[in-house]
Amino acid sequence: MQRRGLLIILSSPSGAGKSTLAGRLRQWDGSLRFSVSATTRPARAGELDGREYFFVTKDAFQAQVAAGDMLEHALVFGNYYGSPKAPVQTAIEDGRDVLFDIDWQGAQQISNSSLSPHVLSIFILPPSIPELHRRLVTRGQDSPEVIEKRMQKSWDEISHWDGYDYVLVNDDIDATEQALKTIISAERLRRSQQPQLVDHVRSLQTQFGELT
Ligand SMILES: Nc1ncnc2c1ncn2[C@@H]1O[C@H](COP(=O)(O)OP(=O)(O)OP(=O)(O)O)[C@@H](O)[C@H]1O
Ligand SMILES: Nc1nc2c(ncn2[C@@H]2O[C@H](COP(=O)(O)O)[C@@H](O)[C@H]2O)c(=O)[nH]1
Repeated sequence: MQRRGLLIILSSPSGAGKSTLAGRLRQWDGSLRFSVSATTRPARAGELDGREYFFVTKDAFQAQVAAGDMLEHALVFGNYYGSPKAPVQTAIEDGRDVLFDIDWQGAQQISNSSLSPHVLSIFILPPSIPELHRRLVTRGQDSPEVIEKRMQKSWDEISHWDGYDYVLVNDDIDATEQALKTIISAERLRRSQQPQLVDHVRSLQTQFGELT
């Protein structure tokens, strides 16, 4: 039986390294589908519509939510973000794994939905708060005001760390990448074995009954 796709959710405070790690995972496994979110935030330099995000107006975003086209959505740092439903459903049915880079609100909505059996959620912690700030500044993508807002909200995000299946501290990026690959590989194996294991244990039970 073909394994149904996994929904691999990465969350962290802004700047801890989710997008960098998601990029590395996509290089590692080309079959991994990335859930391209819709957002009302303006595009940063170098971001392409349909690649990093679908950049939409607030009206267009709200229309998509009203039509039931979003798997989850949330207001994050004053902008709306949401994961379009259709590509995720197609991927699951095709047995493909989907990678999400979303905040705790979105992770919670998907984990509380009918898709929860497919969820593999991973929270990425920064090594320290000064290092988180340093990373946001070094990224060079956001104004000091935006960085300040994201730092102010960082504890709000971190405080949800224990609702996740796995938690990693992203100190050394190569070590974190390796840990993510190990987790994903193990979870794929565990979930692909599940149906056969149930049959196997039933068969052992029958054999045991015949013995006694
Ligand atoms: N382990 C690490 N050590 C040092 N720098 C890192 C590490 N991981 C990521 N970075 C750097 O930190 C910055 C922020 O990383 P990234 O953009 O991946 O964060 P993010 O969690 O996706 O943030 P956001 O939620 O705002 O999208 C980038 O410049 C990235 O290169
Ligand atoms: N709930 C959702 N959160 C999302 C989604 N897409 C991104 N995000 C989170 O927003 C912040 C900021 O992202 P940035 O690209 O502006 O730096 C970050 O924590 C993302 O994980 C989404 O579809 N739903």
